[in-house]
Amino acid sequence: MSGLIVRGARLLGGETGDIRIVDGRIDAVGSVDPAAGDHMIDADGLVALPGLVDLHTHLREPGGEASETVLTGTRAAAAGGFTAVFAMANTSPVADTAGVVEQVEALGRQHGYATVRPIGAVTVGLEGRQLAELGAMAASRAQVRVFSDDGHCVADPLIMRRALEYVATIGGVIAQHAQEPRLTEGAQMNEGPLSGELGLAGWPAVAEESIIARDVLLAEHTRSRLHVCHVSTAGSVDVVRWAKKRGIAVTAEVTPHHLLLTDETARDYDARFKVNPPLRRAEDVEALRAAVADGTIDIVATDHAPHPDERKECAWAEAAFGMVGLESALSIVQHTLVDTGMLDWAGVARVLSTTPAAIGGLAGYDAPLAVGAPAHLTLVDPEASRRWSTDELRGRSRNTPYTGITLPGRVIATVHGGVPTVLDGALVDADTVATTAGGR
Ligand SMILES: NC(=O)N[C@@H](CC(=O)O)C(=O)O
Repeated sequence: MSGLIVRGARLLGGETGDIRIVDGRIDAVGSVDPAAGDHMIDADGLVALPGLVDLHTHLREPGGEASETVLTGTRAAAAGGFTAVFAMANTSPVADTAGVVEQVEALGRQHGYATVRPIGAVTVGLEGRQLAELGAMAASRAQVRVFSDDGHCVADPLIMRRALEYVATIGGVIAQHAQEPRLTEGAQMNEGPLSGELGLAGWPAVAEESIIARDVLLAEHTRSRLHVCHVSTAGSVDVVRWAKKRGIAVTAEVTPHHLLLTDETARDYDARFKVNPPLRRAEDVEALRAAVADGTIDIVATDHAPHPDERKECAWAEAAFGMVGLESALSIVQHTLVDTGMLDWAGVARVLSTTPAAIGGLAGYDAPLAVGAPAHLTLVDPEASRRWSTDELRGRSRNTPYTGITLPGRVIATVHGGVPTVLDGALVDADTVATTAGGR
């Protein structure tokens, strides 16, 4: 069986070595003698990471195909170095039944660019009133373990309690979109001096922090697992830190955009910077970066939220919330955390691969780049840099906030279960990927 040899990569321990992949698994690491028929990837100067895993992706299919499909979204994921994504439930129909989550999982398997693990809705229709069929979704072929009403908060404390109690019985986790609905009615941007100046309704930090404070206590009370989506404020970091010290089973994520951008970007009313939760103050950005570095925040998750041009090229108050993030996530993490000395590449593997996989219950990522492990691999050139533009985006939508910014790093190769999805910095064509992956 011919293999694929990655030659001379920088491995997670800092040493340089080869990686040989045979039949979808890592066969050897270190100094490898090529066998007849082996394909070679010259990885000189490249960092080898385990395939990235995104715990918070909006693929939009079914129902939102004008923004993204499973195919276009997983192509964007592969381009960004991802080999697995967790697809949020705010589709149409909502992913609140076994049928819908199995449909989404099957599409991911059919296309082969990345493993698609659907996230199940917590409540029917994301309406926050009645628990969805959590057990049926967990027992389905989609093996759902993460449940979220993302885009909406599970605001009713009794519903949240019941959801936490239920997922504790199936080894699952509730991923909360922490947004107190009454405190954020009509909210458009971070509440502060600037929202007053711009005349845009504010989204106060306390609307996030008060929900997180309630939910960590509910998680303790029910002895269940809580994951906090897109933490955006210094106060939320303090609450999560307190809960972890108390031994509560809580994990938390931050998005790349909240590690870089502030509410100052709203000054020109450019709706590319409109996102939920909103971009906050410089002090919040600083607290979030420090929280990733000290482990209070466990992972980076993209909250990839594609929207067609017409939903963004309009007045701020009419525009949709959200920005794409799969293709730029690794560069933003390098720019804000690695190049600032706050995180090394082993830390990048932790926050963008092994830990999101562990939180989501996704097997195959707990022994990164080890012999015998499934061959999910990403090769990145940390020395490359590029002026970010929509021209290079492979997803269906172009609502990136980074146009014109020079970002470091470039994904040179992505390998999903031994199947190259990116080679020489370019996506491998869809037919080749689907055929090679064979609907595994
Ligand atoms: N994060 C966003 O700004 N948008 C998300 C949902 C949401 O959280 O509002 C989307 O699905 O578009």
